[in-house]
Amino acid sequence: MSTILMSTILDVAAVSKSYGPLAVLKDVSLDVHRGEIFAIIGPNGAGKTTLFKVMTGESLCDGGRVRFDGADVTREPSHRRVRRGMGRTFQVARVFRDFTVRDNIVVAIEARRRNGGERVGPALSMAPAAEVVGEADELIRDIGLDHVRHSQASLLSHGDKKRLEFLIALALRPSILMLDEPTAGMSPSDRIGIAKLIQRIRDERGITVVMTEHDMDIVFSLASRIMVLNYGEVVATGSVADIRADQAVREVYLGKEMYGA
Ligand SMILES: Nc1ncnc2c1ncn2[C@@H]1O[C@H](COP(=O)(O)OP(=O)(O)OP(=O)(O)O)[C@@H](O)[C@H]1O
Repeated sequence: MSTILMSTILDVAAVSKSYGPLAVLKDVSLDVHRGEIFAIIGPNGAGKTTLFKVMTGESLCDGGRVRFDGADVTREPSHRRVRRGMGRTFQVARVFRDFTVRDNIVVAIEARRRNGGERVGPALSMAPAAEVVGEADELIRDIGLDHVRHSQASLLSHGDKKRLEFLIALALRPSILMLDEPTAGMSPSDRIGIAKLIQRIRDERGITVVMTEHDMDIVFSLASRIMVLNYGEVVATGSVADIRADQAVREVYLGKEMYGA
């Protein structure tokens, strides 16, 4: 019997996962509300990336269940979840390196339209439809990549590559965006730029965001709610204020730089 509330878009129930003898996720449950920015934090090795992969379908869990947008997707591979509206970026940006920014977006839009059953022309190597190019250029402008529209992806700065990856994900028109350490390896100014972009994506497009992140300034400034993992277990879930005040969370981060101490 489902107890999912109207507002829940992603629901993880009692998930467990082991690598050999190592139990990496133990009875992990969470529910993500539509339109929120939900952050998953925890020390190195806590299981954040593993949980992330279980949610996106890159890994399957040993026990428990994952529901997305009302459907049980526990055993579904990631490409099926993408079709259901689960967009994602990767810690290491995945783009077509030899393509221009615009061509990367065109390919993504065409893929979405093909998956949606639309007729979009015979092949990617043929000239794309004007409306596809128009949509690509609008997205590029909106995300602030106009200055590199015709640049080859491999030549972009790290921050712009990340923006391009966001664009590719957005071209698929997701209802949720899964971001695993979106600011990893970035300069402080690029981090702020990406944080602003995430905020805009949520505010202006209404896209739900789930993210793992080590930068606590970013987490505390963006998250609607935060879940703390430690040794594969949920320590606490709550608002920024709840998490900052939580004694068990403080103990997890004792001696570490969660509070900028
Ligand atoms: N494919 C794998 N095979 C074996 N062990 C793994 C595998 N992937 C992860 N682990 C182990 O599972 C544990 C959790 O790893 P995970 O990457 O999920 O943690 P994390 O919280 O994302 O860490 P970090 O913050 O360092 O990225 C770690 O002990 C890790 O060594």
